[in-house]
Amino acid sequence: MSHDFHIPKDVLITVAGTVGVGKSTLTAALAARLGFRTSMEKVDQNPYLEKFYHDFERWSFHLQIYFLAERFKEQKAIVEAGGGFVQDRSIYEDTGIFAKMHADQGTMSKTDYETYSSLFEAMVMTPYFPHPDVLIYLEGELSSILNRIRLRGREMEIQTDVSYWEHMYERYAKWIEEFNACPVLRLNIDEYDATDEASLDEIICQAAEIIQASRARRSK
Ligand SMILES: Nc1ncnc2c1ncn2[C@@H]1O[C@H](COP(=O)(O)OP(=O)(O)O)[C@@H](O)[C@H]1O
Ligand SMILES: Nc1ncnc2c1ncn2[C@H]1C[C@H](O)[C@@H](COP(=O)(O)O)O1
Repeated sequence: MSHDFHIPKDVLITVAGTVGVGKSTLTAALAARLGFRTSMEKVDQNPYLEKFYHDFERWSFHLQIYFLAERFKEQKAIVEAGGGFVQDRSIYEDTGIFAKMHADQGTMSKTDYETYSSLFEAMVMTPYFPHPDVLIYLEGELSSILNRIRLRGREMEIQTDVSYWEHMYERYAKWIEEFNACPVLRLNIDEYDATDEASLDEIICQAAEIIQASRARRSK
């Protein structure tokens, strides 16, 4: 057990939510508090992301394949290490939010989407791919999230039309209602402070309860 928190040392906690909501910040804070490792989304080294924001149609497929490969490698490393990780964004969001959104709005072709989806199914939707023990879903007011995107200052995101973020925000709200691949803890971004230990401990206690209940169910 990780001391004090009753969280087994082998768990995988994944932090999910729309762009700018606070995933990376909470991932780092929770991992530090738990003594876990992080699996972070690496934006600066991504060779397609900036190109993608300038031309969705041209780069959607390349970007999705890149993200799929990166997340799969991370997932493999987590399994090989025996867990004990907090992960910044789930692989389910790549397909359930991003790829689907671009396919639906016509910025990823039907054929590319089918190719991507069949690769995703073959890689991810198998018994060999462990689901997270808990997915912490971050949600909040769109205006606060847009503000955070602006404050963070990634030019490619700031230059992107606000309608893109509005659309993504709506998709996330529907997606989480139907999500059932693993247990979920929903957190409102106005109701915690990632810089405050007591606030983090409260989140960890809630996650611990969910993990214990789901492991107890599985062991029956
Ligand atoms: N709890 C918080 N309160 C205030 N600002 C925050 C909080 N969490 C994150 N931020 C800020 O919001 C921006 C986006 O956060 P980030 O963690 O990078 O989001 P994501 O990983 O979901 O895209 C960053 O500038 C970050 O410093
Ligand atoms: N699967 C994805 N498709 C398109 N864009 C994606 C995908 N995953 C992440 N992104 C983008 C969104 C942001 O610009 C950066 C990082 O995401 P963040 O939510 O800020 O961690 O990558």
